[in-house]
Amino acid sequence: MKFIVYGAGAIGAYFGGRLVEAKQDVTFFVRQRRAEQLSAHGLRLESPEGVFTTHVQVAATVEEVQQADVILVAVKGYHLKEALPQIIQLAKQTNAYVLPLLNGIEHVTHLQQALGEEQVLGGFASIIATLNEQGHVLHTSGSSAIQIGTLHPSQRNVIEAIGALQPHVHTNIIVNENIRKGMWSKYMFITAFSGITAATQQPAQAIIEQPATEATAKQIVYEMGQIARLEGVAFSDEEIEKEASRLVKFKPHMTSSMHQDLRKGLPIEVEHLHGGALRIAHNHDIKLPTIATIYGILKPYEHGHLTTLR
Ligand SMILES: NC(=O)C1=CN([C@@H]2O[C@H](COP(=O)(O)OP(=O)(O)OC[C@H]3O[C@@H](n4cnc5c(N)ncnc54)[C@H](OP(=O)(O)O)[C@@H]3O)[C@@H](O)[C@H]2O)C=CC1
Ligand SMILES: CC(C)(CO)C(=O)C(=O)O
Repeated sequence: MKFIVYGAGAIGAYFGGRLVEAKQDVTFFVRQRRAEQLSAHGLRLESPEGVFTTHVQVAATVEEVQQADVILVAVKGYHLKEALPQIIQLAKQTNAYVLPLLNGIEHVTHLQQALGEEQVLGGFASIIATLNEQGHVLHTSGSSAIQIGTLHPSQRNVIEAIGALQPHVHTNIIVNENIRKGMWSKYMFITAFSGITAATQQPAQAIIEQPATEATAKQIVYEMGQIARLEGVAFSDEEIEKEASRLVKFKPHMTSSMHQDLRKGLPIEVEHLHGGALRIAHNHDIKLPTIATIYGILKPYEHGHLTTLR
C-alpha cells in the first residue's frame, strides 16, 4: 500500500518506520528541519521489538505528493491549526483515506467536517515513545500497537487491507470492531492520567498513595464517561469504572508524556484534550467541573515555559 505519514515525530516515525520495514511505500510529510535530518541520516528506531535503520522518502510540499492510499496523521493536538489545511489538501488531491493517530477526539470531527465521514478512519496508538536529539525514535514500553477501525461502513475494505499487513510488521495492528469506543476509552483515560500527573507535577505514585488525588483523577474519568455517553458511545457503568481503576495500576514512578513535556518546558496538549472535552460538554449544555479545574491549572503551560506571563 502507499502511505503518507504526516508528521515524523515519535508516533509517525515509529509506525511509519515499521511500515517501511514491512516493504510498504511510505512517504514522510515533514517540515524543513526534519526533512533535512531524515534525508541526511535516515530513520532509526530503537525498540524492544528490534532496532531498524533505513533511508526514507520525504516530502515537504503538497505538490510533491500525487498518490496515496492512506494518510497517517501523527502530529500533536497543538499542531492541528497549522497542519489541518495541508492534511485536508493532501487528502483531497490524493483521495486517500485519513487515519489519525492522535489522542483525543476533536480532530476526527474537524477532519470529517472537511472531508466527509467516508474518508476518515478511526485509530489511536498504544506505545510509549519519544525522539532523541538526533531524531531517532526511542520506544520504551514493552509493546506497541495501533488500533484501527471503521467510522463508516464503506471503510471495511481499506481497514481489512491495513489489518492484513499484521504478519509483516514488527508491531501490532489491531482491527477494533468498535474503534469509536476504543478511541473514547483512550481519551477518557489519558485526560485523567495526563491531567492529574501534569497538574500535581507528580508521577502515578500520587494517585496510588493519596486517596484525595485518586478521587480527583477518577472524577475526570467519570466526567469523560458522561460526555462519551452524550455523544452516543454506549459505555456501561462497569466499563467506565474499569477505565478509572486503570489509574492506580501503574508503577509508582510512571508518568504521562504531558507531565514530562511540562517538566521540560515544552508545549502540552491541554487545549486538544481537556479543552476539547469542555467544548463537547458545552455543546450538550453540561458542566465538567473537575476537568474545567484541571484545564484552568494547566492552561498557562499550554505553550511551554511561562515566558508570556508577566
Ligand atoms: N509519544 C507517545 O508515546 C504517544 C503519543 N500519542 C499521541 O500521538 C500524537 C503524536 O504524538 P508524538 O508523536 O509523541 O508527538 P511528537 O511531538 O513527537 O511529533 C509530532 C510531529 O509532528 C510534526 N509536525 C507538526 N506540525 C507539522 C506540519 N505542519 N507538517 C509536518 N509535520 C508537522 C512535528 O514536526 P517538527 O519536528 O517539524 O516540529 C513533530 O515531529 C499526540 O496526539 C500524542 O498524544 C499517543 C500514544 C503514545
Ligand atoms: C499514559 C501513556 C504513557 C500510555 O497510555 C500515554 O499515552 C501518554 O502519556 O501520552
